[in-house]
Amino acid sequence: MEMESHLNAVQPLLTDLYQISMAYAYWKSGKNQEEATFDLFFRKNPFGGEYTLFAGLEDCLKFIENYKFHTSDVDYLRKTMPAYMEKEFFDFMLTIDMNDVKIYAIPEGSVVFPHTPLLRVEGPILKAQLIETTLLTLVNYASLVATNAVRFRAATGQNKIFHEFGLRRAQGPDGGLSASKYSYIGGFNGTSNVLAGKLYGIPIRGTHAHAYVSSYRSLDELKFRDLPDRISSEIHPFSQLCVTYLDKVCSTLGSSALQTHKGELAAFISYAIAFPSDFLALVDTYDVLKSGLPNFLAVALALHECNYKAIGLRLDSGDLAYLSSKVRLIFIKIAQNFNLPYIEHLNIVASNDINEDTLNSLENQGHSIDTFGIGTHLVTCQKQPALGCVYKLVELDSEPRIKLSQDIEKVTIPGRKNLYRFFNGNGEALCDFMTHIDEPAPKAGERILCRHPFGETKRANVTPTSVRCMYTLYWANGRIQETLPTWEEVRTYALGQIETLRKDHRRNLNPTPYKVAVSNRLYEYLHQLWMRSIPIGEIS
Ligand SMILES: Nc1ncnc2c1ncn2[C@@H]1O[C@H](COP(=O)(O)OP(=O)(O)OP(=O)(O)O)[C@@H](O)[C@H]1O
Ligand SMILES: O=P(O)(O)OC[C@H]1O[C@H](OP(=O)(O)OP(=O)(O)O)[C@H](O)[C@@H]1O
Ligand SMILES: O=C(O)c1cccnc1
Ligand SMILES: [Mg+2]
Repeated sequence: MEMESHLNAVQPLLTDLYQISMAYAYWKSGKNQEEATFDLFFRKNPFGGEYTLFAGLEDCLKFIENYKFHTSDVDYLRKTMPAYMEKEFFDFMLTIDMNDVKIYAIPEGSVVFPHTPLLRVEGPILKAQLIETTLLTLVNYASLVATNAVRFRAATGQNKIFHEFGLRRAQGPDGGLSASKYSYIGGFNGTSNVLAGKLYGIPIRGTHAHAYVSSYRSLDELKFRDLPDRISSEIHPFSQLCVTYLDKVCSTLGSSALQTHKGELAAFISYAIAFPSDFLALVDTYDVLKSGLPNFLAVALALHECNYKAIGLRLDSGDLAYLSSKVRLIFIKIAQNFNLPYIEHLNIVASNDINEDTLNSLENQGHSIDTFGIGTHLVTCQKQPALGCVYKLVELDSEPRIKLSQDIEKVTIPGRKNLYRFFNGNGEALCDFMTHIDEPAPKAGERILCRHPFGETKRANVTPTSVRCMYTLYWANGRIQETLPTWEEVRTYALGQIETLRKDHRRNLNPTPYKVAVSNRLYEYLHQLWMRSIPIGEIS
């Protein structure tokens, strides 16, 4: 993907001190060249769901490609780490690159599930260890916010528009940029974040704030009142037209033009003169139904007379189901009375602390919102603020490594593994299937025993119509091995990926868990190693 990186902070020192401490200890103990395999995976899907959208891969690859300690980095470490550390280690640090590391990964934008490695990193242990934290920070938030975006969109169906408005509430500037970037692949249509638009080619979208409305107190403050016709360029007395239409709108609606705020009308008029082809007004500064809506309609009808079409309005408070439905009914009425059918379909944008539950509730209640502007809950992932990806050693010098835990879910699946996805004839994903690296690939049309990695009694035979190998070798021999897709391609791929999931895995309430299985051989391998690794206790 050709894009300037915002990730200037992503550099080798953006890591936890313990990675560098371990690098020194591996080096000092002559272990640094041992060939390690690490798996990067999570154990639980976020937001109480049963799927996750994998994101952050391109950033990981760019980080690996540019991996280099600079002199100032190493000088800093020399000064701050214990003085008795051998000087040669710091000289060695300046030579570290990732040329003898390999990274296999699932393509960015794929739906992924617990326990399956998203990245498999192979290489000298010192190097493969050094990159743990940075890879995790690049994948965790990206995947979390992309998944959040998918879920927000899933609440309403595909025909609604979603704009990300979260920069002001994000976890700092980088959090804001990442939120804009990754909510786009999760299915958002645009962002208000202008730098994200420039860096990633995401459509930039937006309306205006309450301040613009309250910056006018009356029509007298208007400095410009005319608008040239879009077609003929004839000058129209635009503000007068708006005032005339306001009376007509109010008499159609049976309300009084006196009740509308004239500062608000002046703001709408000046905004329409500035953006005659893109007029979208925020209508809740004073009173949506009594003031904002009639003022908006007056300006929209005056624009029509100048051969422009208004775009719509934004609601940012109150009962969004009620207000949007009421606004739509009034649009219908005005469309009929003025014989302008498009007025019925003007865009209704809604914002104000919207979260996934609000969206689900709005869908149940019925509403007439076309576009959602979503900030705080999307970017802060308020429902679950972190994804728990981990990075675990699974093999060293061809010997499997296992991390045991009292908590069965925390036991790692040892060894180098392959991952396949099985599909039925409708293209729906049936289950994910992990094998030991030495096993032959499962074949479509074969009956395959799928075992739960930890539950002995849980197993099933599956005959997939098609089988997809989930890993691609993305990094080897010091370069990115694949032509990376454009951001637009990642987005399209991600949207298609969600569609491969059965609806019951996607539903909001009590979704069915998607099965992640291991081969019989991997099951035996895991459990033998597990048994061997647990000391036998003594009862006395
Ligand atoms: N029909 C609805 N069903 C469920 N939730 C809604 C509905 N309409 C709005 N909401 C949500 O209810 C909350 C209402 O916000 P709040 O109580 O702060 O009032 P407000 O209308 O925003 O007032 P203010 O003018 O102070 O911003 C928001 O989080 C909004 O997304
Ligand atoms: O509500 P969010 O999902 O975060 O969406 C972004 C919010 O940011 C803007 O105003 P801001 O919240 O700054 O001021 P307001 O509360 O007065 O609307 C906008 O009007 C939205 O309300
Ligand atoms: O363009 C908007 O309407 C917008 C942008 C950021 C935050 N709230 C609203
Ligand atoms: Mg707000």
